[in-house]
Amino acid sequence: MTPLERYESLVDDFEAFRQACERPLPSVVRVNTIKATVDRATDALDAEGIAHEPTDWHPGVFRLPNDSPGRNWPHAHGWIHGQEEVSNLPARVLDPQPGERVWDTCAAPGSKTTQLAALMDDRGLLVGNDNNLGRLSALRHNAERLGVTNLVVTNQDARNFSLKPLGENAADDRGVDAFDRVLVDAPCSCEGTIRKNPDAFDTWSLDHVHSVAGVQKGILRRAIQATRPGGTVVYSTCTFAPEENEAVLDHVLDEEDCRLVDFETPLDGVPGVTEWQDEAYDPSVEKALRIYPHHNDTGGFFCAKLEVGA
Ligand SMILES: C[S@@+](CC[C@H](N)C(=O)[O-])C[C@H]1O[C@@H](n2cnc3c(N)ncnc32)[C@H](O)[C@@H]1O
Repeated sequence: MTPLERYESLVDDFEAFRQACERPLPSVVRVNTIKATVDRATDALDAEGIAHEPTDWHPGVFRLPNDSPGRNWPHAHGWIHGQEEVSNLPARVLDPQPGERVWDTCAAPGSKTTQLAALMDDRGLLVGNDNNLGRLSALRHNAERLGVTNLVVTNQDARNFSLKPLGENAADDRGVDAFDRVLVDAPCSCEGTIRKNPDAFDTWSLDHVHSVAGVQKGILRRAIQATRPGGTVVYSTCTFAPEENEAVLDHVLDEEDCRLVDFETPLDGVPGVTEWQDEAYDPSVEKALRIYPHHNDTGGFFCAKLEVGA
């Protein structure tokens, strides 16, 4: 059985799903509103002769049918950034506001961090953390090109995240003065990236799924602990495995003071699954969103929104 066949009983239209997984992924960019307007970015693409098609859900996110996102002047200027369509979703669901304190737990190479900065109008405090120092250099490079100035970069294991030096008035004993909003775009088995990386399943194993699920639980628990009462945490992965999605949510609902909440989405998808193999999950995991590649001609994705207890 291939990893995809594991999901035959989960997916709404398995044949459409399988065929979509075999097609290459469309090339997509988002306009960086810190440096450009949609009109300025599209004028610049026109001037370069780069065809672009708006997505039907957001004027600042469009497809480049004939080009890759990275090799053109609008990109070099930081007016656009290559970012998969579904990858635009979690920052929008988190909905950070200018002036807030926001933590991106797993930030590198920074597509969502820089999108969070743009949604915050480059104001407030944005902490972009990743445990991989090498990947953080890509984050810094992207932040610089895109003109982000409200970003502090940290290099920690998010499961034990601490801001001790700032912690005199800290809300918890590890020095974190609570964040308003936290994004957990978690490390995962990346099954949903199969259209971009046809080799994505070469290293797939159930052991890896289970071990990365342990890391995801630890990161999401720390994210919830570091968020102020009433604050928001968004959990996302680019994988289909319920062990890394609904099972992680089920675990934190048991262990931490939080609840899943509904959210609006401009992209089609289906609710989270409440049962998988011999496991039954908290019924509220239905509030999460599963996006399969055939739903919107994108990669696969999972997204959930949590409110931290008051
Ligand atoms: C899905 S990628 C993040 C992509 C990023 N959010 C973006 O949009 O560009 C997951 C990231 O988690 C990082 N990571 C893995 N384990 C971690 C941990 N324990 N603490 C913090 N970051 C971790 C990896 O280095 C990787 O960069």
